[in-house]
Amino acid sequence: MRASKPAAAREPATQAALAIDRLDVRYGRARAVQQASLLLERGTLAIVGRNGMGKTSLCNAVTGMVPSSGSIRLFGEEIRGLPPHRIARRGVAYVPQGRRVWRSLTVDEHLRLAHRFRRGEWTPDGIYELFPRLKQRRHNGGTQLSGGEQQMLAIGRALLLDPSLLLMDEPTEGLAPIIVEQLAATLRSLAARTEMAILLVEQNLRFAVDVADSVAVMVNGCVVRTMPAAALAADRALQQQLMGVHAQGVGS
Ligand SMILES: Nc1ncnc2c1ncn2[C@@H]1O[C@H](COP(=O)(O)OP(=O)(O)OP(=O)(O)O)[C@@H](O)[C@H]1O
Repeated sequence: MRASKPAAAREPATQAALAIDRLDVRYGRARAVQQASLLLERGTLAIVGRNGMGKTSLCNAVTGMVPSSGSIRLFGEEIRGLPPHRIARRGVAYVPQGRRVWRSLTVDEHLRLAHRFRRGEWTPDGIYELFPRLKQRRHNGGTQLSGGEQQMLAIGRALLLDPSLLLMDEPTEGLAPIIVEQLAATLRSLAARTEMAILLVEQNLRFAVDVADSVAVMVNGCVVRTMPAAALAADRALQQQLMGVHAQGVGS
C-alpha cells in the first residue's frame, strides 16, 4: 500500500494541483465549455451540474482528449495542448464515465496491465487491499462484474498509474446506495492518506458534498460558482436553485 505521493511531491507545495483559466471547448460552432476557471489547490473538488452543462468536456480537455483553448496548469506547468499520453505521464489519471473495462480481460489482467505502464508505489496487491472484493473476483472477466465492482476496478487501474491528479466522471452512476456510501468512504480515505488531488464530476449532490472539500457549479459551459462543500450541504434552497434536482438533493 502506498504511503506518499511522488508525483505531487516533485512539485513546489505552493502550486495548485490544477489551475484552469478561461478554458473553452468547442465542437464545431457549439461551445461546450466557455471561459471556465477553476482552482484545485489540494484535496477534492467536485464539479456539479445538470446533464449537458460541459462537465465531461472540461474533463476531456484536462486529459487532452478534446482540443481546447485557455490554460490548464498542473502543479504550475501548462499541460493544455499536450497529447493525452504525455498528460497521463505527468500524473493525470482518468476514471471515465461508464468505467470502460475490457470484456476479455480478467480483473487481475486489468491491474497487471496498468501496472506495467507506470511502476509506482501502488501495486495490484495494494489495490486488492483497498478493494478486497476485487481480490475475490480477480479471475472474473470485466463484464462479469457488478457495476460497483467495475467502478472499483476502474479506480484501481487509475491508481496504478500513481497519479498526482485523479479525475473521475460520475463514479456513482448506476450504483446501489450502499455501494455509493462505500465508494465515498474509500475516496475520503484516499484523499486523507495520500497527497493525490481529486477532481470529481458528479450529479449526485449528496455524494459530491460527502466526498469533496469544495464544489464548483457548471451551467451552460460556465463555472458559475465555487463554494465549500459544507456550505452547499447546509443550503437546501441553493441546491434546488443550482441543480433543480429534488431526488438527489443532500438530505432528501
Ligand atoms: N463529441 C461531441 N460533439 C458535439 N457536441 C458534443 C460532444 N460532446 C458533448 N457535446 C455537447 O456539449 C455539451 C456539453 O456536453 P458534456 O458531455 O460535456 O456535458 P456534461 O455536463 O458532462 O453532461 P452529461 O452529464 O450528460 O455527460 C452538450 O450540449 C453536448 O451535447
